[in-house]
Amino acid sequence: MPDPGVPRSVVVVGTGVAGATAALTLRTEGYDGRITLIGDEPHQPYRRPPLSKDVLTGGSAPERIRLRPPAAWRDQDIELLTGTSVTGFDASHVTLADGSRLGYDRLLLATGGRPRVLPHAAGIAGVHTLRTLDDAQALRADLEAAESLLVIGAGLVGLEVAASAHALGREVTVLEAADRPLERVLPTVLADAVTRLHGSRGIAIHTGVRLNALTRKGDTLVAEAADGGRWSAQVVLVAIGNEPQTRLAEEAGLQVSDGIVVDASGATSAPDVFAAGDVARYPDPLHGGSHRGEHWNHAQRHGAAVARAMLGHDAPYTEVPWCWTDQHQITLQMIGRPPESADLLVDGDPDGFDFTAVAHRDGTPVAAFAAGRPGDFRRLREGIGRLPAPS
Ligand SMILES: Cc1cc2nc3c(=O)[nH]c(=O)nc-3n(C[C@H](O)[C@H](O)[C@H](O)COP(=O)(O)OP(=O)(O)OC[C@H]3O[C@@H](n4cnc5c(N)ncnc54)[C@H](O)[C@@H]3O)c2cc1C
Repeated sequence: MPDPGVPRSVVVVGTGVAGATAALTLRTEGYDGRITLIGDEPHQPYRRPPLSKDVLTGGSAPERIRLRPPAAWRDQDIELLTGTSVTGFDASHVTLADGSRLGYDRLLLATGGRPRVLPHAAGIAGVHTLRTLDDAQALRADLEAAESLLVIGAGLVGLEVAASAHALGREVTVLEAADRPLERVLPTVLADAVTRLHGSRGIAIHTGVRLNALTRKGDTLVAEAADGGRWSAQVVLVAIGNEPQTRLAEEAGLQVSDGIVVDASGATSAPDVFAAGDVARYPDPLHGGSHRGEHWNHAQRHGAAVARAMLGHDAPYTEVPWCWTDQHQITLQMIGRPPESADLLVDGDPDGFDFTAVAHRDGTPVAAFAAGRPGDFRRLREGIGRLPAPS
């Protein structure tokens, strides 16, 4: 008699790191039922972080960024359906784009995010966003034929692409609507150091820019700001953040609020339906409230934790997300989110990218940053990750 608590069939939607890690974790946890891993991209599961770095600069061939060799999915008896869109689901089945239906006992939505677009820039040749391998290859092809790049948005992806295009010898300009780059990610003193790093390579980052038009004039794309500022380039990258892919969840009536709302086990508001990775809004173990992570390490670990919960393990997700960024041969690591008014203790030289910095709230460390000191960062990470959950 099968254990009613153990599923016989798990469907995972999304072949990103959250979905793929969840599928693999089900097997390492001993689950021997059916696993179907479904993704709409035509590729085997791959790593996204190199897309703005090595893939653009040409150092990483697409095969080299695969998450696992193709045989791994067969060896683990995971049915991998690539190039396949899930168009909907009910309490027991998902529907695929060709109209076929697939039954499930447990469903994981790991549908990630997609880049926000500038409404007035949609469909203009030479204007790119970057999320997928196909996006990266299209951007690289345009950059090969161009001399200049305009990046709209000075977040992590925008600045990484700026650095990569500079490494390719392109002239790069960055426009940012906020008062400083990486506003949601870094305290001012560190964001200023990043601005100077780009400036030292000849990349100007213009802040406080409110764009109101982006047009193509012959070979040139022209961006115009509300105050009359004008910038032109042959290629434009729009990197103004992501929105979670929640359509499936919304249509099925799940609770959604800038992400699919889940509990500490990744369970959604619908029975037997879970969500993980960039698409999930989960209880924040460090700051309280809820949070939607958009980082590699979080998506991977969340996928693994939710897979264990799907098998009935009592395994709440309590990790504090951390991430890194590579720009101009410098790796900057960060954990936690800097509060609005943080006391920041800096040890070392931010401009030399040899430092650690710890942000405190009421005397308690809540975020840490480091460059050139991976060992120190590891220790800081462990300290911040061990904080008790807020009451
Ligand atoms: C260019 C770039 C660089 C990055 N660099 C870093 C970095 O340096 N450090 C870092 O920490 N993080 C980085 N990140 C972030 C990190 O890669 C993401 O947080 C992580 O990949 C999210 O994984 P995920 O599995 O949750 O979602 P995703 O990777 O978005 O995967 C979701 C998948 O689901 C598919 N899907 C959606 N809807 C459907 C459907 N209906 N049917 C079938 N399939 C569907 C999507 O097409 C996609 O393939 C980077 C991201 C990008 C885009």
